[in-house]
Amino acid sequence: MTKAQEDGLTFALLCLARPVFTNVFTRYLWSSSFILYAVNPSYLRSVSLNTIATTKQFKQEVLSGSLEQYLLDEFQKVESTLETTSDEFPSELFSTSSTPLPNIVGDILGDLPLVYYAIKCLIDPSRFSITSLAMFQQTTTSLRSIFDQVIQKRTTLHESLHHLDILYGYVKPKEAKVDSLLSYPLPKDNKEPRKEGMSLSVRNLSFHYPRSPDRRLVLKDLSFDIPASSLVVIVGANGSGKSSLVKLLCNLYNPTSGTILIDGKSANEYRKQDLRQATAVLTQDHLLFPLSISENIGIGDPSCEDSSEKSERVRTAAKMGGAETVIEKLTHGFEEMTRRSDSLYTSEEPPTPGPLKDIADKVEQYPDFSGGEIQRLVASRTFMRLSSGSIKLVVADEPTSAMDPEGEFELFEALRKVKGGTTMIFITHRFGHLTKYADLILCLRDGELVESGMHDELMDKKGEYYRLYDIQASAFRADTPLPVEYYGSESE
Ligand SMILES: Nc1ncnc2c1ncn2[C@@H]1O[C@H](COP(=O)(O)OP(=O)(O)OP(=O)(O)O)[C@@H](O)[C@H]1O
Repeated sequence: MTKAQEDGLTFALLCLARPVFTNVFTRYLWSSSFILYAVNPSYLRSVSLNTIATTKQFKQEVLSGSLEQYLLDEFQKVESTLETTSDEFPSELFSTSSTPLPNIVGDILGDLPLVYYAIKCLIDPSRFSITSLAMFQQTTTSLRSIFDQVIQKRTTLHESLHHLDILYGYVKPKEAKVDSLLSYPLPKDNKEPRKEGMSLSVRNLSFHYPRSPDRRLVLKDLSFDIPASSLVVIVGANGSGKSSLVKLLCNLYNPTSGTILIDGKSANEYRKQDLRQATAVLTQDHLLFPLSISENIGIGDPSCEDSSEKSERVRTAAKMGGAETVIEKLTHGFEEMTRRSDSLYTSEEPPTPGPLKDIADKVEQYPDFSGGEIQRLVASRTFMRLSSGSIKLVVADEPTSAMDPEGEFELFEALRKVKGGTTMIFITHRFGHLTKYADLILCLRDGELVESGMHDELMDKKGEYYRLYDIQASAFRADTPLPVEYYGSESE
């Protein structure tokens, strides 16, 4: 074997030393049956907060609840408690050795070819040119690896910045002229905070959804006044435009034409954030957050920091929302998690029946709520929000759609009880027990306001409202024949 061939073999072996060593001393999960899950409460909380802040399905909830700052503060708090705890992907954590020794040895082995040729160069300087070539190649590889690391870190940084952008996007003021906008509520002349609710005046309001391909107007030339502190019920058949109208009143969309005046000034003149903070929105679509029941309700008033005051208010809010019995059934009561964040990984997806599945089921154990139960818990969050004292407008868009009639009746009664000076707007198809108390009923048909007034006036008119009311009332009248299936067939 020539000298050059010997050198080549040694070089190849030295280059192999590091990958072989690393491979032997690194633990991989390939072909193992495994289940990985996080138990650290701070880590689980940080994942939950991150999910709420960055997932589209929670966006409306976060915005309408003005939760941006709360989420950021809580995230920072929990991150500081995590300190040095790694939040790496579990399989990477597993492959990381508990001692730094393999890493150190690996690094030394990686430099072996360099050391070898440096020594050879010293012993036999006449072969300097070949060795220097090898050294050069080695140095190039090292340099390349350094560049790779820099680029990889840059990509990770970009990714992190992107996530931060989503997170902070909630708080970025969209309007550059934010300073010139009015704060809401406006102070009264005598500088005392206003006690009454929001007043709304709608003038020639028309609207089509921004992405509607045919620009079909779903609201057509509506004009009406909602005096401060009044109770308003919007009625109408499916698709008549009720939800679209309240979305505009809550500033979730801008009108296509016409204006909305809030306390006498155009809605555009106020800071959107202030208007949102003064409004409590309750819809059938509102969701539970992946947090404890207590926090799901308490988040209704993120400004409440005193823990004993908060827990008292959360209990009262749960009672008012009709969620007490739902919570009593839970093993951990108010501290029960509504669901775990996505922090469970198994080697089989989904795990087949056996020990793996048994553990997964145990870890993933969280309560199954019915639609009506979720609505009661979400309603409790609104009562918490109402108890903050800063709410001027409550909008309830069919928040009881999944509730039984008793639950619905109790919820509306509770809302009326705490109403005080707040302006309240309700949408419900089962409006019978509510419209009798309404100061104003707005009756929509195909996007047009066909009638408005109080219950007795509209009943006397015998128009659209009367028709809708009568359909519901007739179901309970003794003279209305019950459907055949109720009696059974005559031959029976
Ligand atoms: N995001 C949207 N984009 C485009 N069109 C929409 C959107 N949301 C609703 N619409 C349309 O606007 C019209 C009015 O819908 P809206 O939900 O306001 O009626 P509604 O009276 O609240 O109905 P329901 O009683 O069924 O809840 C409907 O024709 C509906 O198809």
